[in-house]
Parts: sequence; C-alpha cells; structure tokens
Amino acid sequence: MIAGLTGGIASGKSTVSKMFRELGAPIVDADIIARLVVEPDRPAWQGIVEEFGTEILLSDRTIDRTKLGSIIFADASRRDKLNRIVHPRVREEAARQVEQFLREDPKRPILQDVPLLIETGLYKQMDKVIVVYVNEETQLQRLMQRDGSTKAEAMQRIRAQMPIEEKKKFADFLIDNSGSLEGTRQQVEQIWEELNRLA
Ligand SMILES: CC(C)(COP(=O)(O)OP(=O)(O)OC[C@H]1O[C@@H](n2cnc3c(N)ncnc32)[C@H](O)[C@@H]1O)[C@@H](O)C(=O)NCCC(=O)NCCS
Ligand SMILES: Nc1ncnc2c1ncn2[C@@H]1O[C@H](COP(=O)(O)OP(=O)(O)OP(=O)(O)O)[C@@H](O)[C@H]1O
Repeated sequence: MIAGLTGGIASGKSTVSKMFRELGAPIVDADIIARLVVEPDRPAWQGIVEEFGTEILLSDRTIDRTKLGSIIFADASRRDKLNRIVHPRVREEAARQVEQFLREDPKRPILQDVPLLIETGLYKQMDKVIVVYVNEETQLQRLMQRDGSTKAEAMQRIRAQMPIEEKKKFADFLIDNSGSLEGTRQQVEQIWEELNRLA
C-alpha cells in the first residue's frame, strides 16, 4: 500500500506527514529529496548550473534557493526547465526509498509526500491519493506568514500549481486542514487506520 500525499503549497502537507510519522508511517518526502539531489556536483546541480548559470550559486557553491525560486516562480517556461532537470532524479531516489521501506516491512503502508503529485502524473502510480486542503484565503495567509512573503509573491507561488479545488477531484481521502491541528490529527488517525485495513 503506497499512498500519495499532496495538496497546494502551504496547505499543510508537512504538518500532516509529521502526524502520520508519529503514528509509525514511513514517509518519503519529495521536498527533502529535491534538496538532496541538487547538492554541489550531483547531476541535478550540474544541470541547473548549465541552465541557469553560476550566478544562481552562493559562495559555498550551493544553489541560492531564494534566487532560483524568484526566477522559476515568475516564469513558467524556466520552471518547466528546472522541473525537467530535478524531477527525474527525485523520482529515482523516491523509488529507492520506497523499495527500502518495503524490504523492511512489506505490510506497512508507505506515504509519499509529493507537492506536485497530480501535476506530474505520479498519482497514477499510487494505490491511494490523499489531498490536504484549506480555502485559498487561509492558504495565502499561512504562506505569507510562514515565508515572510508579500501577497504578490505568495500568489505567484500558489498560481504555479494546480488549484486545490482541482486537486480534490483526484482524492481517495480528503483532509480538511482549515481548522485546529487537533481536528486534523483526528482525520489523519482515521485514514491511517483505513490504510492499514486495506494493506
Ligand atoms: C525553486 C526552489 C529552489 C525554491 O526553494 P525553496 O526553498 O524556496 O522552496 P521549497 O523547496 O521548500 O518548496 C516549497 C514549496 O514550493 C512548491 N514548489 C517547489 N517547486 C515547485 C515547482 N517546480 N512548481 C510548483 N511548485 C513548486 C511546493 O509546494 C513546495 O512544497 C525549489 O523549490 C526547487 O528546487 N524546486 C524544484 C523541484 C520541485 O519541483 N520540488 C517540488 C517537489 S518535487
Ligand atoms: N491546522 C493548522 N492551523 C494553523 N496553522 C497551521 C495548520 N496547519 C498548518 N499550519 C501552518 O501553516 C503553514 C503551512 O503548513 P505546512 O508547512 O505544513 O504546509 P505544506 O503544504 O507542507 O507547505 P509546502 O507546500 O510549502 O511544503 C505552516 O507555517 C504551518 O505551521
């Protein structure tokens, strides 16, 4: 049983995946992997430097994420170029981690936290899809507060993804994260029980 966890930016995927982890779920996190595969001299790092130039590097040769983010969230074609460099490597490493978890315990459900699960078509490879959602006003407020960004910057990031309302249509399980963390935790517990029943 492999369940894909997704939602819009700042909808609460990390918050929810932490709750699943506390219940004992193995988590494969695409955002964490996307940071690993762009470490200096890794193939994705080289691809990014070739495409975006050395001006997106900091003095220690790591990627300047703020700079790269401001380029790709403002320009769909440059975002597409970055995705083509990074995503195949993320998929490769995610598959490796899934295999490892399966070897450790083939019966335990595994969660894959992937922000772009629907956009990339990866949802088709999941046994179940979980979508975390909040309304757009809450999403905007939480995003601005978490990242200290302006409304314009936050809106740009929200628009770089499929709207949450669209993503909801792909869900086997929905998690409404617009209320309290306790309310969210209860929904997570129910889904974890159900995934274990189905596994
Ligand atoms: C552009 C980058 C350098 C900005 O880094 P930053 O530290 O500011 O943000 P972080 O990586 O924590 O991402 C925050 C959120 O932004 C959204 N996001 C990230 N990349 C993308 C993208 N290519 N398209 C749409 N949304 C994205 C996701 O919801 C993600 O959870 C970084 O996000 C990146 O390398 N993106 C490309 C890889 C990618 O697509 N990652 C998402 C999952 S594989
Ligand atoms: N139920 C909640 N009540 C109040 N604040 C919340 C709740 N859930 C999440 N948050 C806050 O909202 C922000 C976004 O949540 P989180 O980082 O989990 O989202 P995400 O979907 O993982 O984001 P990203 O797409 O950027 O990775 C965080 O600052 C988090 O602490």
